[in-house]
Amino acid sequence: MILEHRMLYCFKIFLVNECCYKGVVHVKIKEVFELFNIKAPSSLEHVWEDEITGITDDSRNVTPGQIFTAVEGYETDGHDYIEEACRKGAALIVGHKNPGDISVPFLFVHHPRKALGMLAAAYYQYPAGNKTMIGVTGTNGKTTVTHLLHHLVEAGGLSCGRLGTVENYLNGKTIQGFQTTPGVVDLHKWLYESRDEVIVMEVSSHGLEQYRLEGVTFDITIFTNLQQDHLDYHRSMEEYFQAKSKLFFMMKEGGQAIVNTDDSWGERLSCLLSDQGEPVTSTGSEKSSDIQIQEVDDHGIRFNENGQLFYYSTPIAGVYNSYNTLQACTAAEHLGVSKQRMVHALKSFPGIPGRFEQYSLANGAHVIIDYAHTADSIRHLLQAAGRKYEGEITHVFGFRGNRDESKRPAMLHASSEWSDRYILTLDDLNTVPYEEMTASLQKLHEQEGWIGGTVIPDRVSALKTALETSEEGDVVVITGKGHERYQQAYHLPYSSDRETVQSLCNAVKAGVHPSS
Ligand SMILES: CC(=O)N[C@H]1[C@@H](OP(=O)(O)OP(=O)(O)OC[C@H]2O[C@@H](n3ccc(=O)[nH]c3=O)[C@H](O)[C@@H]2O)O[C@H](CO)[C@@H](O)[C@@H]1O[C@H](C)C(=O)N[C@@H](C)C(=O)N[C@H](CCC(=O)O)C(=O)O
Ligand SMILES: Nc1ncnc2c1ncn2[C@@H]1O[C@H](COP(=O)(O)OP(=O)(O)OP(=O)(O)O)[C@@H](O)[C@H]1O
Repeated sequence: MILEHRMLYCFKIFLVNECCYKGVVHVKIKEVFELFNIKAPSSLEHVWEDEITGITDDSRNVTPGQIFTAVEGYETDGHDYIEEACRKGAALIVGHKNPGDISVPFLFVHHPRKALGMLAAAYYQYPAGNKTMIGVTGTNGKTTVTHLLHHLVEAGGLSCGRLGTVENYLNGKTIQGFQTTPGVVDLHKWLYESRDEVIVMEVSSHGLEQYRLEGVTFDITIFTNLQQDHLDYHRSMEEYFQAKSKLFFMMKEGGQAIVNTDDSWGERLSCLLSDQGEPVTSTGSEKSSDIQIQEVDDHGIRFNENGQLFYYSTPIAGVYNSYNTLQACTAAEHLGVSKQRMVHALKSFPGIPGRFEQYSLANGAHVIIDYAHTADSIRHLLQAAGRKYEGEITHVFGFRGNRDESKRPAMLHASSEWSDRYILTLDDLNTVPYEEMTASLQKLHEQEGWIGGTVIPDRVSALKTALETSEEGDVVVITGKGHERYQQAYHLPYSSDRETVQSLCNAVKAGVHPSS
């Protein structure tokens, strides 16, 4: 595996005329065949020298001169759209099923998704090779670590781009995306266009499974944790772990993995990497950890490194955010940012939309809006809220339609245990009918919930009830949507949890620092 990726990286076939770097990309049909070690057939000699104009796996976006790669998907089969791609002027079709009689050259490959990545990497001149690439994976913490790291790297004087769930940020500008890890063509295009020295990106298990990282190699990889999630996609935790592990075998020569070994899956990963001679820095409480955690709480983390004690104050509340801070700082230090500079920079961290986002209400109550959507993250969050505020906790949350249903009872148990009352409400329906989701909420509440809970399907009404019944010192914790906009309409026309809270209560945003 390692060999395969490293060979691909070293064995770059420079399809592109180097003098046109950052200009127009020139790739000839003949060179595309060479990329796959196939001699272009002489019957295609008349098009050998034709330059392709781009790459896509979506027939709806084909423009003349592009390569269309047919991907067999979960919903439909890209091979069914080959004719459409031909009609729209595709110069070459790539796929793994015989397309029959078509007017456009066809290149057979075994793995179209992988081929798409290889083509995109080559077309955009292997842009990851020119940058310091940092990949962050794990069930929770990817967004938090990438945002922290971005802030620290820039504080260290390097320009930094960031790709992930909340937004993509390149060349100092935001590019909206719809995925945590972008599609492989966008990824290589964005890296090619980026003038940032460092790129820090969230790497999802879906992205790894679907070759969205093909042709990218990393200088630093980070593992935060593995918790039950996405078992609608991965068939077991073992498969989920195997998918996440792939990232750690996509390293550049001299690359460094940073692994949280206080997570049992992280411990296993760290051993796996060590056994294979891969450079790994373990961060954990065990004496054997490279960075040994001595003490960790909502405010910061004390650790021993090479016999010396250090402390980072965490800029976002929650013990788990102290872990996130340590991992981000460890990575930034590998890039040459000093501990002293980081201690200072953490004080000016602006926070992350929808991650422990705090508001104060006029009646002296508080609100936390957060993206927690696993049982573990709900538990950690409610515990942190309980330590921070003395009053009662009302937890408002729901479940995404068409997503891992097996985690729902555990999420409800965590809520019942760590809040004083919960309100089950709607999250994104994702095509599940309203009545069906409402009935599942009710059923779950009756079977797994407790008397301190209730079901109010309309999310805005649920928030209104929670806010109106809060008293001085209480905290309303709203989870699931975080920074995201609502996908369906509720009885008042608000578009996000933040807007609902601000509009209903004229709430004032509180500082991001745990002590504030
Ligand atoms: C379930 C899943 O992961 N789906 C991904 C998958 O789509 P798919 O296989 O279902 O595609 P499909 O609709 O069957 O289409 C197959 C092929 O036919 C093509 N097509 C389709 C229709 C047409 O008219 N013409 C055409 O050419 C499509 O472009 C595609 O190439 O392959 C697509 C291309 O790579 C992805 O964009 C798509 O991600 C969907 C949209 C998605 O958002 N998935 C989520 C679950 C996801 O990836 N989430 C993770 C974060 C998870 C986390 O929270 O950690 C992420 O990285 O965002
Ligand atoms: N290290 C962590 N361990 C456990 N829970 C965490 C950790 N970091 C963050 N969380 C919780 O998970 C939520 C999501 O965090 P974050 O957005 O950083 O994770 P993510 O991996 O990017 O999630 P997603 O893949 O869903 O976008 C946070 O709002 C918080 O409640």
